[in-house]
Amino acid sequence: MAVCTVYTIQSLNSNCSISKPNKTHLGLHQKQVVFYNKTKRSQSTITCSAADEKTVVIGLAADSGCGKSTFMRRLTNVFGGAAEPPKGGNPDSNTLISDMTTVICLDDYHSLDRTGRKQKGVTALDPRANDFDLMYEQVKAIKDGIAVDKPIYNHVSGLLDPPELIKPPKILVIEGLHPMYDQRVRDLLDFSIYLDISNDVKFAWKIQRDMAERGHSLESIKASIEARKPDFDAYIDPQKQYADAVIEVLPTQLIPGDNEGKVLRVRLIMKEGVKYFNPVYLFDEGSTINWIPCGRKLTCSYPGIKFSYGPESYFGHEVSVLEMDGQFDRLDELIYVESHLSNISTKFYGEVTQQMLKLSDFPGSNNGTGLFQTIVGLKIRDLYEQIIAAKAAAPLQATKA
Ligand SMILES: Nc1ncnc2c1ncn2[C@@H]1O[C@H](COP(=O)(O)OP(=O)(O)OP(=O)(O)O)[C@@H](O)[C@H]1O
Ligand SMILES: O=C(CO)[C@H](O)[C@H](O)COP(=O)(O)O
Repeated sequence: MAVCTVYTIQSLNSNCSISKPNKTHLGLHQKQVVFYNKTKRSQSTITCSAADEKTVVIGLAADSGCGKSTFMRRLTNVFGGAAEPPKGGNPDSNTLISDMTTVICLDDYHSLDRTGRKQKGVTALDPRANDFDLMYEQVKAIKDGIAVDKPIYNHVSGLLDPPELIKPPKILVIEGLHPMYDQRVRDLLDFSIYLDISNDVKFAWKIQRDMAERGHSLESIKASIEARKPDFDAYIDPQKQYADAVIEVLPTQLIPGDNEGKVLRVRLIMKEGVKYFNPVYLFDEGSTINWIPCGRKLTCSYPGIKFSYGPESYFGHEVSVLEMDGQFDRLDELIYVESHLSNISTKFYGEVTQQMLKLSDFPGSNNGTGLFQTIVGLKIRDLYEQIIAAKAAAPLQATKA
């Protein structure tokens, strides 16, 4: 029986009902959750049918400007249907809803607005500027099939806006600075990803976006990165040790001394032993492989492409690492690489290549960032389908027993 504080559990979806605690009337398909309301000092019980309990929760952590939105767009695309902000809601909402997924941005759990942070002298990365109790309770409620009124942090005004209603989706993605910081929230995640962008590359991307698209000066971009660095090192970066998959983005090793951030070396670090997740491999599972695919079947201009694969240790965990250094000249030829990868959770031959071609205008489509984000998207679809299948089978097993 789960006991928690309810802040703003506003409405229940259609298959839920509030009743007095009564364990004896629970059917096989039902679960009873008791909520203890701190302010009203009252207790109520919410009974939900099994159909409401299937929200799978995915965590995506990264610093600002490190490609979370791009990754989210690739992920939601794997499931099909457009992802849009809640209809008729706050135009500055950070939430994206599609048929299968709801993506919420954890910036919405900032407890201090822009002025508040300035007054207290803390950055948004500092845990003191964020409400982890509320984050935990609301993510838990959604996972339990209960809609919540989630606050909105308005990036345009820098203020906390009135909340928006979030109904339990099939897949909830919580993306932002701290999805794995608080152990209670971390424990709710069915799968977690960390985008680990090295400083040189982060700088190059920031310049591209904030200088070219937002008119910021080089000095101000440098100053903003430097100002965030101590808190980034203290609170954001350590989360990668908890991630089930890390996409690490580094300058290429194919051009000596390069730190332009145009050609990238990208590593997909996959934890072994994660339920419903079988790491991808190249040629032969568990072996150490170096592969230069350039030649008759893959066109490569300077500096070429190099793949590697093998077992490693990461923060004391056994992991498999797939690496790609370089970039594709012709995306249609990616099928050649795809055909040498296994455990990629495709539903048909060439699905990775098809996805990459479909989203070829997204940043990173010609390199390992796009390729590995697409593969992780397919792995999440597979994980979701396995979890649903296991849950559907569970009552049957119980009946047989
Ligand atoms: N794989 C990539 N290759 C090259 N550039 C990229 C890649 N991913 C992101 N970028 C660059 O970084 C910028 C930020 O990407 P994106 O908006 O996806 O990040 P974000 O983490 O959601 O940012 P924020 O938290 O600030 O909203 C993009 O505009 C693009 O310039
Ligand atoms: O690190 C961030 C996550 O996106 C932002 O800087 C943080 O949310 C504060 O936002 P703003 O700069 O718009 O006040």
